[in-house]
Amino acid sequence: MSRRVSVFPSPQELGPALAQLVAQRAAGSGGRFSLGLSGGSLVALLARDLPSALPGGGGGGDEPWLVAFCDERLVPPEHPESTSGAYEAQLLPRLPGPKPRVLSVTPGLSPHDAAADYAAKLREAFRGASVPVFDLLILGVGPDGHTCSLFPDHPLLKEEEKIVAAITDSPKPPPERITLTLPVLNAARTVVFVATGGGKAAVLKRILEGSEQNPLPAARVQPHTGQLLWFLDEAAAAELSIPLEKHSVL
Ligand SMILES: O=C1O[C@H](COP(=O)(O)O)[C@@H](O)[C@H](O)[C@H]1O
Repeated sequence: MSRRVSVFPSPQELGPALAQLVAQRAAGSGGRFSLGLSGGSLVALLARDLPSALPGGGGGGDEPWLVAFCDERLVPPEHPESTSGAYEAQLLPRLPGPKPRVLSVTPGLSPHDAAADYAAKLREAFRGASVPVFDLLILGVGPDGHTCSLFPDHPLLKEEEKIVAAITDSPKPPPERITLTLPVLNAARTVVFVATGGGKAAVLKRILEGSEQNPLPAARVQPHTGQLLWFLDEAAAAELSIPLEKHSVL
């Protein structure tokens, strides 16, 4: 696994660079591009910069993208906390080219049924693979070190069989969610973490420079053969002393 940590002055420069990464990976996928999206602050960043970074005819080739969600909060799609709802409202209809195939979590199911149902959708979309291999997963990280809906010290960090798991006691509201598991995150071709703001500086030092016995969830994402990228702004990177790739403009 190779890891690169890129630092941009602010989200204004980071956003276009992230959009360019998505466009490059889509163009290089050589077929159907599979993209996993996280929620939270990422939605607005991608909504602002991705549509204009893609060629008018589409992201790359004629095949529609496959878009899935790295985690989902179990609220109705119209609820402000819904990740798929936010992407449907802010980004997905604005992507140029063929309409993507979007795998959304079926509303109204119990957490365990929603996770099983979403796993079945992924298995059907990635037929033939024991674990879905995404071309690109875009992950966020919380100030506690969580990523997707995998939280510190939670038993889900040990999940090895399921590709999607339910959580009913998320310490960050809403409590009921589903999440991709570490085997899926670590099977991806490229994983990019995006973190901005000084509120994440301390946890990023632990994730990127620590060697803790019980690593934080985000530190456990180490793609087996894929590439691991970190896109940070200067505020988030303020406490780091590892080698960084500094970018001033694109
Ligand atoms: O709850 C969640 O939090 C993380 C981090 O969100 P951010 O707003 O701090 O960027 C997010 O990546 C995840 O998808 C979401 O469900």
